Amino acid sequence: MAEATLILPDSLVDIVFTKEFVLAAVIAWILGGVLYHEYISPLSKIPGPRLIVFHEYILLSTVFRQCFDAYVHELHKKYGPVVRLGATTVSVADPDSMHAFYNTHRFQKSVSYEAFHNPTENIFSTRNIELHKRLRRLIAPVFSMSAVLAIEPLIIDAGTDKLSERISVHAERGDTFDLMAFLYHMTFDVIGAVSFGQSFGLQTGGDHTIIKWIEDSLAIGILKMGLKGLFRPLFFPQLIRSMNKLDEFTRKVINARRASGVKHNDILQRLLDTVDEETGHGLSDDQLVAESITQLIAGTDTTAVTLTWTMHLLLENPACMQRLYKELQEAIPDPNTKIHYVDVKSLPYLDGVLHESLRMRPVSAAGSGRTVAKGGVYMAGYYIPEGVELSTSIVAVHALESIFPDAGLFKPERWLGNNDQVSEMKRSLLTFAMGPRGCVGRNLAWFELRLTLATLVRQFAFEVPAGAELNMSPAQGFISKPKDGKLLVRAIKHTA
Ligand code: HEM
Repeated sequence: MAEATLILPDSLVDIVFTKEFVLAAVIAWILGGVLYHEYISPLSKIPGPRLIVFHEYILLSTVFRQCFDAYVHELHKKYGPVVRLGATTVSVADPDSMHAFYNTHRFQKSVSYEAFHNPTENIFSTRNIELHKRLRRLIAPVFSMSAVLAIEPLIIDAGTDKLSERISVHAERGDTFDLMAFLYHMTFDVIGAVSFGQSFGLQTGGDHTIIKWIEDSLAIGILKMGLKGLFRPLFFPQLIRSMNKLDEFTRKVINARRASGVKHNDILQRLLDTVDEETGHGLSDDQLVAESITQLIAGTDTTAVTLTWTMHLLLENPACMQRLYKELQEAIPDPNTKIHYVDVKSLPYLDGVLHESLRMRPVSAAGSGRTVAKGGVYMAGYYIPEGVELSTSIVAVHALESIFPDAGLFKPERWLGNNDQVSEMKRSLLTFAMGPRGCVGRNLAWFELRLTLATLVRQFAFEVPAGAELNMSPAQGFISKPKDGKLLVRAIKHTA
């Protein structure tokens, strides 16, 4: 008996530490996982690629190949409106279902948003529902249409005026320039003027370091998302330096404004002065820094790239460009007039062009991830349990023939008129997301989009010079941009 008890543990240890046993255990563990996720998990009934646990690596590779959104769109074409993307991730491309989970505060943003705390939680990155409600109460009024109208002189002076002057110089010389870069500089200068107290002067030859700081800060966010807990600042000293510089710069701007005692009419001032009626508190210094940086990140390349896509779509569709030009010519007879928002706020074709561009080239194509709340949710007839990560394929929704007939064609006229079809299309346009976490800056964005597009098309004729054609297919990074990152054009000033 005593002999047996001595031998048994020794034998077990011998068995457990054999290569064969370890290998068998690993295989059993992998097989168990595979079988569970294929046949037992509550998500196993949702259509999608087989061997779903391995599919996550294919998805990751599409992120690196910058074609995540196009790939997910293909999956929706194959499997329908609800597709399983991974062991616990699901993509939805059904407008009714999406309204159900976006138009509520119940579903938290996904954990990956925490990568964008800069430096602290902000309206964009926070997953804390109560904090978000408070921040939204404080920040939404700053972007109301009347508030945006009140800062129109800053937007025109720092933005469209300088853009127009800059393009005029190139039009006179007849040389080729990168319109996308010009639009980037304009949107940075506008956020500089309205949220940082003064234009960054990028359109007039100023220091472009701010763009680098933003790119590096975004890169940190993306690395944190990819590497999760493995991210170590130590390994990315240059990126961290940029983030610290941006923080330091923003803090200086805020302190200088406070110290000056002078009240300005801009977004920064409104953020400094805002007080929450429910709590009696405003924004702390750290929150002010984080919100100002968030505006730079959320409000510059989104707007610049949307304008770039719009111009590219118009250049590819000259009849649409001509029709827009005619509408603008009638509304603004003198091409040298400084264009104001009131001149362009209700031009149907201008709006049609912008809606169509936002539909065909949504910069925010990857879709806003949310975590399913307690109790789960039904999406297009499928039950999705608590804890699952849901995202939306904006590209797939915007290509639904049932809502957007001839979806592959650029047809601004589809948005004209006030009928049920147009209302349904507007309800399904997701480029600014929707609900309590939808874009808080959309009024400012629409303001810039209308004013800038009208200025460009009323004042100049554009062409892509022979030999300057670029790869303009969408490449998905933080946002969806043209692959070559440029739009090379020549401009001629309109005289009538
Ligand atoms: C064409 C231009 C723009 C597009 C397409 C756009 C799109 C979006 C989208 C899709 C979201 C939701 C993101 C998510 O759930 O992951 C969002 C949120 C946000 N956007 Fe925009 N945006 C634009 C311009 C702006 C501008 C000009 C600003 C401000 C200066 C801004 C500030 C924000 C902020 C602060 C949020 C977070 C809102 C919240 O969670 O409450 N955006 N935007």
